[in-house]
Amino acid sequence: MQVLDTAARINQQIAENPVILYMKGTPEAPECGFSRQVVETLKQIGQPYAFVNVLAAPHIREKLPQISQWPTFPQLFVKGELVGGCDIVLGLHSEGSLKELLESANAA
Ligand SMILES: N[C@@H](CCC(=O)N[C@@H](CS)C(=O)NCC(=O)O)C(=O)O
Repeated sequence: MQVLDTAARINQQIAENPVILYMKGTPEAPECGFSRQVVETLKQIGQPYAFVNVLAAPHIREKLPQISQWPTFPQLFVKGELVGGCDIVLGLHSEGSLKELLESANAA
């Protein structure tokens, strides 16, 4: 029952981490330009976050889009909710609301 196990694992990761990024590669070595841009944005903000490298977790890469209803990576979750991918994260940063969102998630 790999599918159920994977879904449960994802739900646990999202529930346990106030800020979690599903990405390709790692924050130190992103393996996709979209993931790289989100990592660089999060680095500018300086708030802690968890991450999952979906290239190293193929079951999560396959299952998460069905759970989140979001087809691509990166995917940023804050307080259990999908914020979005690269375009949305960069948009929130340029309008100035991402910092406060992450600060309040980590403070809660
Ligand atoms: N416009 C998207 C770009 C992300 C994107 O197109 N990601 C692709 C290439 S990295 C992807 O995840 N494809 C599905 C997959 O590789 O599993 C965003 O804002 O995040």
